[in-house]
Amino acid sequence: MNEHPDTQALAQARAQLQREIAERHAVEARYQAQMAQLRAEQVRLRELAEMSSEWFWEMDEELRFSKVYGGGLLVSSSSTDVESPLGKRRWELPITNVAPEKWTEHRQMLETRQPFKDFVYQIHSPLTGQLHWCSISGKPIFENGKFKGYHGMGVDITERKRVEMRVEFLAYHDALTGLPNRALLQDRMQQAIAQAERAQDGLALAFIDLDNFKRINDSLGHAAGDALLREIATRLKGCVRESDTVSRQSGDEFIVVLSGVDGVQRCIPTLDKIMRTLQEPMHFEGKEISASASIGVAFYPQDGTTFDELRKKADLAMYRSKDTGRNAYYFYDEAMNNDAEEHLLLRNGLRLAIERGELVLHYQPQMDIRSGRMVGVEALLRWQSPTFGLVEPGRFIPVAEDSGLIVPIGAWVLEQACRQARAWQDDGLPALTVAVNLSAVQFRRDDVEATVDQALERSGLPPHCLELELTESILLQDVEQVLALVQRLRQRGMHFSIDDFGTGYSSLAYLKRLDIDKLKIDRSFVHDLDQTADAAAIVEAIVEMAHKLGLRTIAEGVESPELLDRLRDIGCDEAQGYLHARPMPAQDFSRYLHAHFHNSARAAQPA
Ligand SMILES: Nc1nc2c(ncn2[C@@H]2O[C@@H]3COP(=O)(O)O[C@H]4[C@@H](O)[C@H](n5cnc6c(=O)[nH]c(N)nc65)O[C@@H]4COP(=O)(O)O[C@H]3[C@H]2O)c(=O)[nH]1
Repeated sequence: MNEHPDTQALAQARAQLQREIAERHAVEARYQAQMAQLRAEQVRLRELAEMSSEWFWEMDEELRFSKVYGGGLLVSSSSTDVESPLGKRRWELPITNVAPEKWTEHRQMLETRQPFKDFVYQIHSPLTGQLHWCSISGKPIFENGKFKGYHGMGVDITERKRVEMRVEFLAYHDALTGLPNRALLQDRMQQAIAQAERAQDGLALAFIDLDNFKRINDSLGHAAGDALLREIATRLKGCVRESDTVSRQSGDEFIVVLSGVDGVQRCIPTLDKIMRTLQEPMHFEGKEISASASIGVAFYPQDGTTFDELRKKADLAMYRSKDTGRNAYYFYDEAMNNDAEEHLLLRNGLRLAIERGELVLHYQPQMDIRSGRMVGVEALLRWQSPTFGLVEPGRFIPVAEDSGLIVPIGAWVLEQACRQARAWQDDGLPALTVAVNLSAVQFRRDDVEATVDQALERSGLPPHCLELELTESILLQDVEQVLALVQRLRQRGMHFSIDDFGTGYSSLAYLKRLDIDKLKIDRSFVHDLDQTADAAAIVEAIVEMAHKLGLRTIAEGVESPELLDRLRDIGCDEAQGYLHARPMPAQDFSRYLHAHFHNSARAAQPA
């Protein structure tokens, strides 16, 4: 039986409908699966973002935050949190440290729908309770050409900023004390000078150099040295006003700039306070350390109008303080500049003096007071300069010491004196002790022992014919090292004396341990011997003390028979001075020697 054609069409239509429904179901299922996959990916991304220190954000058309996720501890993305950014515009957040012009520029970019990069600000995080540095970048969203808002990311750059700020700080500050360094001081000084110029006011620049820093560092170690420098920095800051600058230049040098100071009188109270404060003892690991400083001061505008000029002049004044016994402040004056220029000329001339044969030794006899016989001779250096004429050692030895030239010069003196003494012996004259001055700087910088050995070896002079004259300042350096060296040379037969005794750093304790033979009484005491009771008392005391320690004494600068008589009465052993002879060149001294020993021999012969 054939079906009615309508029934057939109906069945076909149903089958078609069922296929379409099945297809729709399949599409729907695929769509659902894709959606589920997308949602899972979104969750995974969000979870990853949550762990990162970066965060992602979105803003709507009105520039209000619509989504924020990620950012670790920095941003709250909960819409219930009052401090959450959601619903707010960026400028409604607790943001700081953005210059007004930067804000204006940023808002203009947003309003003109432009992308932006690295907008940096500081924000208070409700989650950490701290201020964080952030950097954000963003892009506008357009759908079918219609603006839909912004999206972008942010990153916490607090650590990077901290490092950057530290690097910047160190570029302008001294790491040890935290004080402004030379670069920042220069900058501040320029500002201070400009301000002083506008206000028709003055400035003082004080150059401060610690007197005994090296000694403290060497004896107590670097940790003590560092602690001392930090303490000095704190004390200096405590002595000046907020508006003044305290800076550390290098090592143990500090510069203080005092503003509103128009001359000497106005800065004396501050300088006095600095000196007092620095001298107060400080403690380090149970040990007491005391410091003192030499200070030089120069004024703007009287002494200079630039930082370099003022610094140079304050430095010169500081050196004057060092030269005159330290622990004092000096104000710059023009004479110091002339001295400095002379210093430079002398130094340049001295460099060539040895090789050009311009150095000469003069000799002066040393007499035994009781017998009247010559017992020694002192070698005294002179510089026959083509520019300056005959230069006295008092003028050029300090320059040679400062520049280190004293090392080769001192070695030359030693060898020359030893050779000359040996030549006199070879000439048949009685063996005399030749006394040679040794500078403290030679002890510090040179291998004195090798230099002395070499001079004796090359000249063939027996060691017991050489006397080395040390000054008391030699005891200002590493005392133990000096004591040991003196002892070693003594064991080889050399003699030692202390020059200018009574004028320097006398420590009886060290003197007892220092293996010497003789004290040379400074000529200032000898000169005043018959004029002031004080000088007489000093000379008597020195002679008495020396004899108790088993040392001989020699008086310098004996110019008259009366002085010689006084010295004989006091018990002084030897004399040196114009009374017997002035220092003279080797040739003249040879004649003098021959005459002296000839006369002595004749006097000793029976009549
Ligand atoms: N008013 C007066 N002065 C007298 C008299 N008798 C001697 N003099 C001077 O007194 C100084 C004695 O030398 P000094 O105390 O070692 O003092 C020396 C010594 O410290 C230093 N000096 C000299 N030569 C050398 C050297 O080769 N090396 C080192 N490092 N220093 C030296 O220079 C200082 C000065 O030496 P000079 O100018 O030669 O001065 C010498 C001498 O000329 C006198 O009766 N009256």
